[in-house]
Parts: sequence; structure tokens; C-alpha cells
Amino acid sequence: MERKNKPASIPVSPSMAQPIVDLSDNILTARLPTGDSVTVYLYGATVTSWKTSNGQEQLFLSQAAALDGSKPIRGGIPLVFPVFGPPPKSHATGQLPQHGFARNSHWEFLGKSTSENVGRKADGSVKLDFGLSSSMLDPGVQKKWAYDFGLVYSVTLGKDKLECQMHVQNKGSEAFDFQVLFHTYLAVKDISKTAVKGLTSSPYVDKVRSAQTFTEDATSLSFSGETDRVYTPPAGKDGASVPLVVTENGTDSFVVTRDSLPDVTVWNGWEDKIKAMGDFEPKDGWKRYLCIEPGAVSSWTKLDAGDAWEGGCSFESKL
Ligand SMILES: O=P(O)(O)OC[C@H]1O[C@@H](O)[C@H](O)[C@@H](O)[C@@H]1O
Repeated sequence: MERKNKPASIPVSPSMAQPIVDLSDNILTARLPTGDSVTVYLYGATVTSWKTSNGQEQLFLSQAAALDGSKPIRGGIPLVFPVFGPPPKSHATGQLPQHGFARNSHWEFLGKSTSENVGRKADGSVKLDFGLSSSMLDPGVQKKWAYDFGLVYSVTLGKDKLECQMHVQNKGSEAFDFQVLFHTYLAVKDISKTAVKGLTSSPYVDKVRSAQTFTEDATSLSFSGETDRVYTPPAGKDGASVPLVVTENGTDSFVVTRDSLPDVTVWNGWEDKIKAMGDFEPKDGWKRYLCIEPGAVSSWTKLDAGDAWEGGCSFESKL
């Protein structure tokens, strides 16, 4: 029997190629062999860029965003914890700034894991873990919210998909209340041709109309002015949350899913509000973003001493 010669070298198949992860100057970048990439600033553990396999940027980042740690980054995915919006003065978070301290604290990078080595479905994704705990806060902030906590934020980059997961741990001896939210600035081509499906029949608080509660009757929510609403959509038949679909020009562009996050804020500040924001450029940039912000913010989540909580969301790009 004729024996075939062994090839001189074994070609590396694309599936054997590994993600490239780099941390320099407190900025982490990860790139998959498929071309997908993500950039995360340790300041706020803020995702500032998410590019899909076709090279397209999927997040809006203001050209005037402060990237030097002097204020929260305008755009990408700032993290909101432990309070959403202006804190109620009589609450334990009452002394904290709007949206809490997670987005303007320095996080640490805990490490990366590929789908193969953590027993997830071998889909070529990479998970990046970031940590923040009470001892890492500025002393001034620590005094304003003196609880012993640990956060692990995981960003998983897959082909045309980004997942965000937050693990909150109460390491202290007394219970605390928190809210959490992924303040995602999705890049859209034209807000006037953008719509959101999946919110029909959902109750929402409209912050533009004096924080009154309404029920959504649009099957496809479109935008023609300032929009600032916190939706609490009913669960689907199987008890899971119904995915939201963002459409542009009638074509699906993003699918957003939520896991253990009851709420989703939909925000576009529109022309006048955005013009007044010093860190928002270009001034007509309001036309090119839509914030879809999965979170747990319509009430407080109470975490007893020693307990942990987890919730997350995913963004899939369809274009
Ligand atoms: O300017 P900030 O603090 O980043 O907030 C931006 C917006 O964030 C949204 O989540 C809020 O619903 C809006 O009310 C707010 O204006």
C-alpha cells in the first residue's frame, strides 16, 4: 500500500486561531480571528468601541468624550451602579452623583477566558472580566456609600455579538439596595428612520412627560423628539424577557436580549438637549445614536449580607 507523505507543516485552521487581547495604558482591546473587536477603558470599565466582523462600529462615542478619567465617558457602554438617575436624597445612595460611581471609578482587569477553556459552547468568543470593590473606590466616594461590595463585570465578544454580565456581591454584614444598568449608545444611521419593536403593551415611565406612567401601544416605536423612558416589559409566555429589535429603514439592525433585568431605558436627548451637553460632539450626533439601556432600575434590588446577584444582556448586530 502506498503511504502518503506527511505534510511538512500542519496548516493552522481559522478555528484554531486565538483571540488577541492586549492591555496597554489602561485600555483593553480584544480581537477575534473573525475580525470582531472590542475596546474597554478600565476607567468605568466603559466599552468604547465594538466592531463586528464586517468592520462596522456598532457603538456611538462622542468625539468630545473625556477619555482621561476626568468625567464619565460620553458614549459606548457606561455602567450605572448603584443608582440610576439622580439619587433620591433620602436614600442610602443620596450623596452619590447621577448614575452612581461605577462609570467613573478605576476598575481592574481580572483576565480573559475563551469559550473552549471555561466550558461554554465552543463558539470562538472571548470573555473579559473586570472587577471593582469597595476598597478600590476613592475615599470620598467610599464615605458616601459605605457598603462592602464586589462587582465582576464580564464582556463577552462573539461573532457579531456582545454580551454584558454583572455579578454583584454583598461582602459586608448589612444588606444594601442597588440599581444597575448598561447605558448602551447604539450607533444608528438616522434616528428618524430608526424604530424599536418588542415594547408593545409595556408599561413605561416617561421622564419627558413629568415622570407619568403610560402603556406602550406602538408595535414599532419610532422617534420624532426627545425620548427618555423607562420600560418594564412583561415577560414572554415562557417567562423569559422578550427580545427587543432595533430596525433601521425597516430592516433589523440589532437584537437586544435581557437576562434577569426587568427594565430597559430608551433615550435620545434630541437636538436642544444634546447641543447643551459640553462633551457631546458633533452637535448633530443626536441623529446617529439611540440608547437602549437594559437594567434593573424601576425599583431597588435588595442584597442581603453575603448574597450575590447576577444579570446581563446581549446585543446582536444583524446588518
Ligand atoms: O448625562 P448623563 O448623566 O450621562 O445621563 C444621560 C441620560 O441617561 C439616561 O439613561 C437617562 O434616562 C437620561 O435622563 C439622562 O439624561
